[in-house]
Amino acid sequence: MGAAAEVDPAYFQDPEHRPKPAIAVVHGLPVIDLAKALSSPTPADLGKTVSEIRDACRDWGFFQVVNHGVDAAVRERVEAAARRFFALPLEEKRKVLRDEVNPLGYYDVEHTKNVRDWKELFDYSSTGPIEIPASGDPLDDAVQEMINQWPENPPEFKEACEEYGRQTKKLAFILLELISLSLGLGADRLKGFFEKETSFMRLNHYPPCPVPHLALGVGRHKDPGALAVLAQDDVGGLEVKRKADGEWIAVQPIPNAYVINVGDIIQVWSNAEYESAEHRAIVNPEKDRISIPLFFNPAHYTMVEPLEELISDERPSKYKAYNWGKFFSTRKRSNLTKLDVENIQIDHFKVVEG
Ligand SMILES: O=C(O)CCC(=O)C(=O)O
Ligand SMILES: [Fe+2]
Repeated sequence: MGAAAEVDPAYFQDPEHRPKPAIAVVHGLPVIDLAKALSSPTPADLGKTVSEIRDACRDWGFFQVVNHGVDAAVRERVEAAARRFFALPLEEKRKVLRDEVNPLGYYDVEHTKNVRDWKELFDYSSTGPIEIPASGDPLDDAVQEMINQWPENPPEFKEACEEYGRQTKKLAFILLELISLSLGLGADRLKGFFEKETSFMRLNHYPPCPVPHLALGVGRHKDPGALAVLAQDDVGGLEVKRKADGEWIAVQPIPNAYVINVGDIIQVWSNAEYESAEHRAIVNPEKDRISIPLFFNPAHYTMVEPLEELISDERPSKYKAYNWGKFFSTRKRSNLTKLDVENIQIDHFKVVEG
């Protein structure tokens, strides 16, 4: 009997979305060195980094950064703490289970596009409670707080997670400045949207999978927020859909690098100058894999729409304004239940031309 017979078919992707057995590894995804930009750069040096960011955002929506200022020891510490946490018995982890009331904590039945992901995760905020709308209903003004649920074990877990979150957040703000500059805007143009951010951190654990040809760690998706800043371990598995030809390209693990991707919000702010790329994570038959994204998101009351500086007669606005918090709350809720329909996407706010 094959391995597939023992696995819940809820994990099986439709045939067209299953990973191919051999995926060409292509060195093409840009790797950007931030060393100069981070140390009082000359205008020429800054200009060079900004133009690398512009090309990467335009051509891929995805890139890696090195010499980014995040302490390697802090990253090692959170990875080790994550491994220890995920190694606990399920009933221990379920003590901090995320649910509709408390959307932060442990979760092991996430679905992406209605197919179950081969993973478990832990979501947290590194900056205290996160305010979001209580419902996706546009007429409901009530707000709700997402509150951390910390496990008792391992004892160093909370501290390690918080410190790591603080450092990656700093990097996210630097990237936001560079992206603003790359769009021809002032460095601080986007900062104001993040005064009461809804950013959160996720520890992803992908256990070894007996059916890596049928299941995915995370199904194909685009990140709905502004930016993602992701650490992946040396196993690899993250794939990005190349814009040029729609091929899935492996994102090569580089020790201590971060994978950065533009989310839907930057796509809309930039009036589609930049596009958020579809990505997914494949799983490994033998190895565990850990990845740790920071989802960098603006305040819940942000009305997301193309920036006026980027709208012109030649390039009219491509999106209608939408409320980020309502979008986020609707998505969060639909992730907790298997729906018969695809969840909400920014395409719903696209201006229909002609
Ligand atoms: O694990 C990865 O490499 C990707 C994770 C991801 O895309 C996500 O959690 O949104
Ligand atoms: Fe993602």
